[in-house]
Amino acid sequence: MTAVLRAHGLGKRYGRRWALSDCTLEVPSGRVVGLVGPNGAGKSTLLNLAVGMLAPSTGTIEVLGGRPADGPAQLAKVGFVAQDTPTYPGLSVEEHLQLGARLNPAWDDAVARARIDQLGVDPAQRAKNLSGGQRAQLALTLGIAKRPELLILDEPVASLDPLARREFLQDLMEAVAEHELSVVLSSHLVSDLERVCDHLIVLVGSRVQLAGDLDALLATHHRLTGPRRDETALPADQHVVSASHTERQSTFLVRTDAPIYDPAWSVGQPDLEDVVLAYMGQRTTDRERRPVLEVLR
Ligand SMILES: Nc1ncnc2c1ncn2[C@@H]1O[C@H](COP(=O)(O)OP(=O)(O)OP(=O)(O)O)[C@@H](O)[C@H]1O
Repeated sequence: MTAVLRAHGLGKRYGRRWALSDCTLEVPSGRVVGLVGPNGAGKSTLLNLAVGMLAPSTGTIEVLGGRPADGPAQLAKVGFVAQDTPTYPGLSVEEHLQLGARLNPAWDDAVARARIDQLGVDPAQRAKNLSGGQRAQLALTLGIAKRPELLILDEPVASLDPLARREFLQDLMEAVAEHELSVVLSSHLVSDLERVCDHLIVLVGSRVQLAGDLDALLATHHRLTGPRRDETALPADQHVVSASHTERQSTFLVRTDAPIYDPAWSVGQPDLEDVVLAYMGQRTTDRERRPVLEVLR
């Protein structure tokens, strides 16, 4: 797999507290990759390490074959829209574009101006007077017009209403199609990720619990419902992700590449949110013992 991002044993510590520890993962190139996980999983820390805003305390991270923020060429290859979609409050939209042109060697002014025009934002307006959605769109515009090879977005739609979110993601998809970008996008909104991503990474407590292409993830996870039984009675090739029982009935979410023939089961197709929540809900004390699941087809 060609990777745009490779981390090995990566950790970031603040005093005695680890924000990210022993994180090992690969993010495939040419994809829109969704990064999802519970609060405090280390997603923002990982993304900030990837763009060189933070330096690792332990381990290594490689982005597009280089060290994050290691010189102008590396900086030019990676675009970043941080969690709070940062803009300069006192600067106008026009001044943001001029700054973008000055700071980025591959700046595409035509793309930037066309986007601002299309959004109907007045270039003379100061960023502090834009709505949250407009500010997010301005930050995305700066990220796209930089013409990076990899665009990293940390929860860019968190503060947007559903319509603004949809427009933002639509615009992102258009940029991906036009500019052959690789994208890493973190979000808590699995339905949004499902709409725009083709690969998903579930990070829980710094560990990759699940990684794979969306269609493969969906094709290999099944919900089994039937008479109560213990999970040890399931075939070895059925990895139990979650289990719940009533007095008479058991429900399992399992991952398997093999067909399920047992006539006692009623087999259902979980949606992506069910799958993600099941992995996020796994007890962290189990973490060390479970294998990382990599689903690639
Ligand atoms: N500057 C900091 N100083 C101390 N601890 C920090 C700092 N930044 C993050 N942390 C801690 O590191 C852990 C991971 O934080 P991080 O922001 O990376 O998680 P996240 O997965 O992005 O969470 P969320 O989904 O809530 O945004 C958290 O426990 C957080 O409290």
